[in-house]
Amino acid sequence: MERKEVIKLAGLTKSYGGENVLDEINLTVYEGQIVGYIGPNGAGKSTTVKLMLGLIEEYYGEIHLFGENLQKLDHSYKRRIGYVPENAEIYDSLTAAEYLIFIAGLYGIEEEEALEKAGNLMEQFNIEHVLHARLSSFSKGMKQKVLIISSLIHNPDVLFLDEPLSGLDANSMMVVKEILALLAEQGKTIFYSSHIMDIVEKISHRIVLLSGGSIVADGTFEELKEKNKQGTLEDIFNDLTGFHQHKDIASAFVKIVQGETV
Ligand SMILES: Nc1ncnc2c1ncn2[C@@H]1O[C@H](COP(=O)(O)OP(=O)(O)OP(=O)(O)O)[C@@H](O)[C@H]1O
Repeated sequence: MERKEVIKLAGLTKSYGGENVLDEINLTVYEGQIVGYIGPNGAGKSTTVKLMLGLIEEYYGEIHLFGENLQKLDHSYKRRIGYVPENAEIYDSLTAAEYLIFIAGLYGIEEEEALEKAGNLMEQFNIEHVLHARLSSFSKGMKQKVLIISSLIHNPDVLFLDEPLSGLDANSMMVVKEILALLAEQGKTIFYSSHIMDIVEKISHRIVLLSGGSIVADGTFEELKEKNKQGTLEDIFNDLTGFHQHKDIASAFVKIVQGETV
């Protein structure tokens, strides 16, 4: 069976002030794939996602979503996309219900339907009692649950997740991981960016490692292990990004804390 291409990046290059943050990225993601998109701080992960979402403009190369060049797509493609940003602009003065109705409205869902769906989804996360409470009173994990709901309320075909489990307790993490696996089984495509290596290792069908604006590894966890002769994804990450100084850095840091010179 032919796999459907959902995301295709061809020679994607983005620069800021003459510096290439992304340098000729080529990547094709297929329907039903969970792609773990990892890399060191500043590697360009969020930039890639924001370019695909049309939140950043001006780039070289091509971005294709659902088989169409992003440049030629009208805004309706956004209805097929869900997004959990790393730093969410959650409107603290709104209640969860108001916020979710607002987001659902952007995707063309009527208020009544949005409220019912929001309440039902919040119930599954055990936060239905705060449906009408202001987001400013929510804990970090509760806000994160609202964000996850807001990314899925319109049943999108592609999900872009940036540290989606941030602040969630172990039980809630297990629920969300299971939700992602079920969505992928139904053919949804998930682009999952995170620094929590053991979770990326477990949930991803495919892992893409970005370093210095280029893809330095792309494959299943088993394939990456085979090629790099390393144990965990964290080991592979450290190896491929050329990072071996953690002990020296930690030791210098502690010495400075204790008033010593290094
Ligand atoms: N508006 C901007 N102007 C200049 N440089 C920028 C801008 N936005 C991002 N950058 C730079 O682009 C690089 C990539 O940033 P990006 O946020 O994509 O990294 P990331 O891989 O998501 O990092 P993290 O893991 O820390 O979230 C960084 O060096 C950052 O400083």
